[in-house]
Parts: sequence; structure tokens; C-alpha cells
Amino acid sequence: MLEFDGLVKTYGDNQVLQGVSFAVAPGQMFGFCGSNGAGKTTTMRIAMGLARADAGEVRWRGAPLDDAGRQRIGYMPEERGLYPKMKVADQLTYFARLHGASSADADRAVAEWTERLGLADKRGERVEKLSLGNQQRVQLAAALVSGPEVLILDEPFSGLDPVGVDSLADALVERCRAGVPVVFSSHQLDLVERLCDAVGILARGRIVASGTVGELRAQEGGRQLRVVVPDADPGWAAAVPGVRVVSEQRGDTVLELDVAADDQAVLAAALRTGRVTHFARREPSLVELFRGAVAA
Ligand SMILES: Nc1ncnc2c1ncn2[C@@H]1O[C@H](COP(=O)(O)OP(=O)(O)OP(=O)(O)O)[C@@H](O)[C@H]1O
Repeated sequence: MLEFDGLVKTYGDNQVLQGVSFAVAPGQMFGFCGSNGAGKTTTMRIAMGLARADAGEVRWRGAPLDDAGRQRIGYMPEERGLYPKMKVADQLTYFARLHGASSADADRAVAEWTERLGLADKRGERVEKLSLGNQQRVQLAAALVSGPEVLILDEPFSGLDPVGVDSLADALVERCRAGVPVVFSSHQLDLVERLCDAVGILARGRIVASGTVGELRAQEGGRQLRVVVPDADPGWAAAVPGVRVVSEQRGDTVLELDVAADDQAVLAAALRTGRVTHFARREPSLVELFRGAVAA
């Protein structure tokens, strides 16, 4: 288990982290979400020993992370950290060797990850000559070539084209299946929803919501219905008890039902106003859950 336990961090009078706790199991993909400035990078930097927590600790397999433990983590920093003048393959080999890989293992891993991340034809190029997206891929390869036990990635998908997103997503899923806990931060919530088994939303210095997307939906409480009645009378649903109209556009209505509201009463009201062409429960997206959690 990778455990972030009660992290507190203050910069001057800015109380960034006020007791951040979450855990990522081996083989779990954890999407770390939060508004700009919420403290995601700070949390990851504390795990990597690049910032010091005022309180709390990060543990891997029950032991507080120290420099030896961090050697076994593949980390992608937000500020990126490549040597611009070095060639791609030389640079990746260097990172793999730095993390203790033998020369043969390093060569094998560099060949594999450059192939998998679409960099095979860039192996001999200097990093500074690559496009930003390709530099990003090299940075990801750098986090992966040492065969890490844990992956901590700060916005790994930002700046990648759709093919790059897919190859990184495939690589992370494959690493997860091999038992690696993966934590990544992202503002691309559609990707987080698609890839992650667990999500944590950081706001006001704490994790304000966490769990599977299904669990977050269940915690949300309200039930939403989408009802389409193409020639409905405007405002037809407002009088149904326990119902709030979320949006209404040319007969396409989204409703929020409180716990006591009866969806059959909604259906009856819809039928009274016209022909019902769509009547279904609507699951809030992660974007909507995020907005709710951050605003609460
Ligand atoms: N070295 C530092 N000195 C002072 N303040 C800092 C330092 N590093 C971070 N902060 C502050 O800590 C807060 C959290 O920043 P952090 O980069 O961790 O957020 P984030 O969630 O990663 O944001 P983003 O999504 O924009 O990358 C911000 O208010 C930032 O200004």
C-alpha cells in the first residue's frame, strides 16, 4: 500500500495541505484531482522528498518513504527534468542506470519504452530538438525505464495528442495490472473517469471526496432523471413533489429528485404533457461531481 497520511504543509500564511490522507493499493490507478493551486504537486513533491511536510508522512509497504524507497518510484515532476542537449536514448539509459538497472536491463527497457511510447525514431535525437509533446513522452519514458514499484506522475497527460494519450493510458493500465500502484494528477476528468479505479478530490487542504466514481455518485445523494418530451409544455415538471428542474431546453429536461420523490409520478406528469421519447436515470459525470465537491 502507498499511504499518504495526514500531510500538513504551510507556505508562509498559505495553509496548502491541512491533513491530506489517502491510500493507493498495488494494482490500483488513483486519479488525483483538484483545482489549480489545490496542492496536488505539493503532495507529490512531499512523497518524493522535494518538499518537507510540516506534519504527516508517506509510507510504502508500511515504512516511511526514505531516499532508498524513492529510488524504486517512477516520478514525473510537473516542472519536467530532462537534459536538453542529451540524446533521447542516452538520457533514458542514464535514468535507468541511476535507479540501479544493469546495463543490459537499461538497454532493454529503453528499447521497449521508446517503442511503446512512439519514440523509436527519436532515439538518436537531442531532447531540445523534439516537440513539446514528444519531450513529454521522453519524460514519461524516464519515469518507466527503471521498472519502478510505484508510479507518481504529475499531469502526465497534459500536452499529449490523442495517440500519445492512448499509448500512455495503455502503458499505465499494463503497469497497474502488473501490481504497480499508480497515482497521477490531471485536470482531464474524462480521462480520470475512464482510467481510474479510485479518485481523490483535493479542496480546502483536504481530500473532500474519494472512492470509485460509482461511490462518489452514490455519495452525491440526489438522483437525476433526463426526460425528453419533444412538445412538452414549459415548466411541466416543476409541480411534481420533490423535484427540482436542473435544465430545460426544448422539451429536453434534466431533473433532480430528492430521496422521497417518486419517479413514476414524474413519468405520469411527463405523459400528461406529451409523448415521452426518453425517460432514464442520468449519472452525473466526474466533472459534475468535481464541481459539487469543490464548491461544497
Ligand atoms: N515553493 C513554494 N513556495 C511558496 N508557495 C508555494 C510553493 N510551492 C507551492 N506553493 C503554493 O502552494 C499552493 C499549492 O500549489 P500546488 O502547485 O501544489 O497546486 P496544484 O494542485 O498542483 O495546482 P495546479 O493544478 O495549478 O498544478 C499554491 O497556492 C502555490 O502557490
